[in-house]
Amino acid sequence: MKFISTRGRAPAASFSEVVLAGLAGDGGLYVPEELPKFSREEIAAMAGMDYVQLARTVMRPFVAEDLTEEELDGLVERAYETFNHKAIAPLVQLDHNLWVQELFHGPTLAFKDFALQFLGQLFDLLLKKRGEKVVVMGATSGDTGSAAIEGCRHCENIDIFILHPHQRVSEVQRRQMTTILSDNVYNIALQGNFDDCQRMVKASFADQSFLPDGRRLVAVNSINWARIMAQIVYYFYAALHLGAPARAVNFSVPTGNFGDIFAGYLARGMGLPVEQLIVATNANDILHRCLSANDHSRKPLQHSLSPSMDIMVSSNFERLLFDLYGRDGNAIAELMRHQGGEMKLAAEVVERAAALFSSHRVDDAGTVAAIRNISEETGYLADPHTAIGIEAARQCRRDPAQPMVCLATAHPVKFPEAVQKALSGQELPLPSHLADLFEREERYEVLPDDMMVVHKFMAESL
Ligand SMILES: Cc1ncc(COP(=O)(O)O)c(C=O)c1O
Ligand SMILES: N[C@@H](CCOP(=O)(O)O)C(=O)O
Repeated sequence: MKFISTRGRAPAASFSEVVLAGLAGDGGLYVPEELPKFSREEIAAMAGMDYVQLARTVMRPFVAEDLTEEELDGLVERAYETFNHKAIAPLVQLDHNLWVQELFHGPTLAFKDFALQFLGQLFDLLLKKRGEKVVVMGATSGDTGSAAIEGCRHCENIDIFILHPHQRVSEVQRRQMTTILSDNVYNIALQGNFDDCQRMVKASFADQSFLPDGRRLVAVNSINWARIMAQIVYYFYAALHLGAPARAVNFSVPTGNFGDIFAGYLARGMGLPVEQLIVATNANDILHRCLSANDHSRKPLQHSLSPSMDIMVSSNFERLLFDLYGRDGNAIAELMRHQGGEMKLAAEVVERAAALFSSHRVDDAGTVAAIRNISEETGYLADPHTAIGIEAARQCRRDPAQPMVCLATAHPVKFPEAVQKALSGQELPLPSHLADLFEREERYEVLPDDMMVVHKFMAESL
């Protein structure tokens, strides 16, 4: 299988090349030249599989030319053995045909573990085979950072630098990153917001001359194809448990960088019967405005009670647009020139998107109300991101006769501020492996939003 760039001007690349690159050379994102498809019978045959078996089956077509069956099996087993729920991605029923899929049972308590514990293993394997040492550089609004650090901290061939927006992640999120004192882990608190962090990471991929000889940058954000690939699996897992392929199953997804929901879109493309995907946003609602009113104007980023979704420039939306524009790389390259300003989509593209995607915005007051209402009505404690997804599902699900799965993207313990606002007095004990998190020593560097300064810090640290 070959992977091509959404901007059409970079050479096609193999799975391994794509994993160890970041952006394509033309600034685009890699996507498979052709998406593998499972027949209805093949999907029906997956019904009894546990999560690990399913992960091997769903991911194999993407990696078959680069990894042996044994290699993939080993990666998947090791990636998910650190999860603390036997089902890995369990479903909880809230109401008639309304479900939550808990994606926070990995070591860092957010859905990012699904892809990043796998990616850490994959990097280790590919880099050992090549005898290569790389520099991982990533941007985080709070959750990718700790999951990536956890996935890479033991990799001898990796130094990892994570940029988070200074004072804009929760204290638990920050400490999960900054208390890992391994020699190959570097945390940078950037004096800016998440978009600034992400912009700097992308720009660094374009000019890597600041790195010592022989080293290159590798991405852990969802611009890396392997991140998206690993996230497709839990859509299959949920849908198979709720009657697919005989029955359509729909999803509501708290959305920021559009990676998670894009994985759901791909699961559908691979044959899963999905009729509605709900994009749930906080007050940073550019995706909601774009999908509902073709308004993609940039507004100042707001710091919200769901900080992991405080994102305005949503990387993976480009991958969707590539499909919606008939996989015309030139059209996407032209469109992306306007991403920072007034990007207008063709009316028929917005219409085509609306056939599958709905969207809904929930501000901070709505988030607090949603956490409270969900708790009072169902007894379920949702983190602020998950609550936004559940509220969006309640507001815009199209067919109540079909199961709706709301992705629970993080554990509530990561966001005590929002939970306490909704349910004062609610106990939020940290799980045992993080019980002493607030006593652990922290190490991080506060740096200005200045690429030269960040590059100098990185070069001197290596
Ligand atoms: C807890 C949580 N929920 C939702 C999201 C949004 O996911 P995506 O960026 O894949 O749209 C993120 C971060 O990305 C997150 O950390
Ligand atoms: N919410 C994310 C933002 C980065 O998204 P990614 O999926 O592209 O890594 C985070 O928690 O860091």
